[in-house]
Amino acid sequence: MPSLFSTSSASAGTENQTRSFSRVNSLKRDWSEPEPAASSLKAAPVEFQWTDSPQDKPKMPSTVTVESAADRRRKAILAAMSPNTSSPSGSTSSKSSLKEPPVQQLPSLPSASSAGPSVLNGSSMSSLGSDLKKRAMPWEEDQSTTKKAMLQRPNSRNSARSNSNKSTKSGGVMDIRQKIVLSTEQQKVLSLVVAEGKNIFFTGSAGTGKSVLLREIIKSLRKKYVTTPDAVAIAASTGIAACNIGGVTLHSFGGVGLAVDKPDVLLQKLRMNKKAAARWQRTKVLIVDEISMVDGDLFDRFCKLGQMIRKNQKPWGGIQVIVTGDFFQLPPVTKNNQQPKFCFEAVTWDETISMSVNLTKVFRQKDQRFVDMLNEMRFGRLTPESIKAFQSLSRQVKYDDGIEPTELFPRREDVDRSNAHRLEALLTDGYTYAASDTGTITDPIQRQKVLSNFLAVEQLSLRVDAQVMLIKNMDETLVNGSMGKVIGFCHKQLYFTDTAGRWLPDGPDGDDMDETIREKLEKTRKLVESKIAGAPNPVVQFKVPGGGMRDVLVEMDQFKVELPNGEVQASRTQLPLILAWAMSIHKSQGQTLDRVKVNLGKVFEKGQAYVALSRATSLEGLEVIGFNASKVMAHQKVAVWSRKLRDLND
Ligand SMILES: Nc1ncnc2c1ncn2[C@@H]1O[C@H](COP(=O)(O)OP(=O)(O)OP(=O)(O)O)[C@@H](O)[C@H]1O
Repeated sequence: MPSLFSTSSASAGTENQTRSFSRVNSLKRDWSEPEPAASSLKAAPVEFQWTDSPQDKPKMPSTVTVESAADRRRKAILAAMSPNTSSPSGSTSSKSSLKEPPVQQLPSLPSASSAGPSVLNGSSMSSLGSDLKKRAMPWEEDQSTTKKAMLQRPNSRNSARSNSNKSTKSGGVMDIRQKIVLSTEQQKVLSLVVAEGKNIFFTGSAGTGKSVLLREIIKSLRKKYVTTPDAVAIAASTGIAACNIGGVTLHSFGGVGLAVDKPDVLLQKLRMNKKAAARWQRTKVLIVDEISMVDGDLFDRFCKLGQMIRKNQKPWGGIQVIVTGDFFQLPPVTKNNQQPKFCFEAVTWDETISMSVNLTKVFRQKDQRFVDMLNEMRFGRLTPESIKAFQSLSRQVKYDDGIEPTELFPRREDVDRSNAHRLEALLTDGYTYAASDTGTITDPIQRQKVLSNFLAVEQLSLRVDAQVMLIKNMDETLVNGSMGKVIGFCHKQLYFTDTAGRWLPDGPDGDDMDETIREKLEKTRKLVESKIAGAPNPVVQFKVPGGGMRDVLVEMDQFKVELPNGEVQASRTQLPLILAWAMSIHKSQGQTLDRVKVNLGKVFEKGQAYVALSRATSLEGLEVIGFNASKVMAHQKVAVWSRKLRDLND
């Protein structure tokens, strides 16, 4: 399901917040320019280090409401160069390590809400935000936000640069409203869960909006239990899935380690773990995502454990249980090739789940033929026509906007190798951004394990032209899964855009700008560049729905694993980007991708081929190498069991 991460104003950090960036070089490059000669760009890596406070959190580059054209821009530029601008406390030099964050109060706009000309207020990444604001959890985000862009500037020199944003209106105001309205069946499930308090399992093939619905459910339950927030526990089968919904793994929720013992032994363990025992007592609703990967025996053990610790004979001790996932996707991990035991095979499944709902409307793919082919594949029964159709997808698809299909691999090593290889081949300028990690888990091995589940990586190397994917929802058009290319690096204070939201790498310098402003602007630029040269942010040109592109200055964000009581077990502050020439099938579960390439020759697990191919939104955007019907495997017992499922129209 789509990855969704939580963001908060402060982390329960226990660790030093040192962040380092190694700078390879810094330049911007227009996509249309020829690649710079390698020789001119090979600077020795330079290390920059500074500390920042844990509550630091930059706002994502916000687009703003337009005030008026020239006046507005003039006002903002002047504000950007206002005397309250102070220079950094110390310059970041090569290999320097700063004890205090370099205070950088460069250009600020008239007000935060009118951050228009993108000479944005406050600190750079070097002082990552005393202005750290609590950003809404994914399910708290307003689904109908309208973003309006930017500084009015009709004669932008960059206006010719791939200015294809179809959502830009003539007045220079970009209305990118895109509303998701729950379908009738999604609404019914929401009501059954929230209003009627039913224990529900909702499923559906890939792309039927299970994640979208889950987000709404979480949002509504949080409202319902607003006075007791820890009444709603959010968990998932795997660390990656848990990170995707801002929850914890089911094991972590349980608080009894691997939970392989009998329930009475687990009860003793739980009583020793006071925090976990209290959690079980306080939980009123438990959400479990990606249920297909939860082992059936674990489901039974936790059901009994709930009864015992809560002294209540109802399943799970009376906790309302909501589970979702698709059993045709990835199964529970087993040892020595043993047959997995699915949750629907658990003894307590039927008594726990009062209603199973099968969502039927597929949103991800519009083409019914493709939907049918995927459904055949889901059940592992392809018709000769579908086999032919899949085989015909072995052609190479060319795109003219420079964004290539993401190649999905079953193994992580292949992903890392492929991305590293592509990055090295670029020979353009770039930076490496190191994450800063905190959290309450002190055991380094355990902690590393949890952190490795974040999509956000420990070290992110980017170069101009690198293909990246956004791994957080920012707004309606910039969502987890949005693909883009790095088009340059820029300090937040020097980030200017035109009316259409296009980045102006050289700043606003239209014909109507007077000399004094131009000179002041140049001075500001030099000051910023000389003082905080180590920390420019990447500027990414993202592809947005409808075929347009959107430039965004990407800033650090926080990813965390949080227990229902708000305890942050692990958190990572990193740019919400990953290299996206390649991705693992495991991590792709939940993603919606317009351009996908899959080599099925390497697929080894039942459900893997289905997960991989069903990420694609269309047959046109799907490239399949080595298609072999025998690779399209489904667990027979899932197929048999699923026949019992009813949709809400039955
Ligand atoms: N009610 C809706 N209206 C419009 N679009 C929707 C709706 N529900 C889901 N979508 C869109 O459909 C796509 C797939 O949704 P989602 O990821 O929630 O499906 P899923 O069932 O969780 O898929 P998977 O099982 O493959 O992870 C997303 O792009 C999502 O925005």
